[in-house]
Amino acid sequence: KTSKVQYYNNPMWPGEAHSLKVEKILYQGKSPYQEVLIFESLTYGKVLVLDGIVQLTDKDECAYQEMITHLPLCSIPSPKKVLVIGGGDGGVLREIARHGSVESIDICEIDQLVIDVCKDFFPDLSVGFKDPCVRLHVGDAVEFLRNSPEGTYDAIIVDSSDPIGPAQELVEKPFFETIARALRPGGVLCNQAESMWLHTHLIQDMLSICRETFKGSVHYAWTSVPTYPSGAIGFLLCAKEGPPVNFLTPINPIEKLEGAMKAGRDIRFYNTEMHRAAFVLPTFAKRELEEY
Ligand SMILES: NCCCN[C@H]1CC[C@H](N)CC1
Repeated sequence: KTSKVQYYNNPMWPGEAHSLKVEKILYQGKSPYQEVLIFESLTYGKVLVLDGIVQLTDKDECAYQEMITHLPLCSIPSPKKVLVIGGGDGGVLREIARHGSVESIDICEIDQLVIDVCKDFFPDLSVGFKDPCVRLHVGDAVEFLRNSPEGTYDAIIVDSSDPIGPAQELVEKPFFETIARALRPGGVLCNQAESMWLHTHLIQDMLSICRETFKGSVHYAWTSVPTYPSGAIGFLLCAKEGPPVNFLTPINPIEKLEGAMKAGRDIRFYNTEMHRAAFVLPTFAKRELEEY
């Protein structure tokens, strides 16, 4: 009898469960930070689970990795220096490589085990680590950012898990302040910002912090990821105030990806219309996230 994977009684999703049929367990282990599970599912391909929470599946990872990367990188004309916080599976790195203007990518991932297992089981994602621009730092992001010179990055992507484990401090004010300091004027932050169906209070807290910290603009965007709780996930796009010269706000994308396919797998989810649509919110979310 094949078992099921589900999150249940998790404080983030009380009374909610989502199950995937496990065809074959491919890896089970524990790092100093979290439990790591990889299994073959019936219809979503391989699945990565950390502490009982689905992080990505072969089938729908494109939605999350492409949107969290291209929403910021298609908002500024020519990003050169990019920082990824988290993202140890390599998927975001794979997407950044589509932007020919990028010259260097720092990635700060706290858990070496996630990097190692994704290299073994998710070659379509960990291909991102092969990019010669990538410099890997294994450690705590707050520490890394504290040591980053001011105004270093054109874009920072916080590809974090949920704030109930190693990623807890990645939703607190001091962290956002170190991000703002590390961005160059006019630089842009995109971070994982939970579901508007489930966590509007957490999102409101993050919006308040970001509106104080980033004087440029702060926008909430969202997309569909079937295997995430509620089937939707959000992103916070924050622009640091800076020179108005050819700086666009995150909601006015620069069309530069269609056609500009780098070596490697084609884009499966992102396009300019999806970019614009991501910032269109249902009425309840406008009330709770824009007009509160
Ligand atoms: N690169 C994939 C990272 C996954 N990001 C999170 C996974 C868990 C979800 N509840 C929230 C996004």
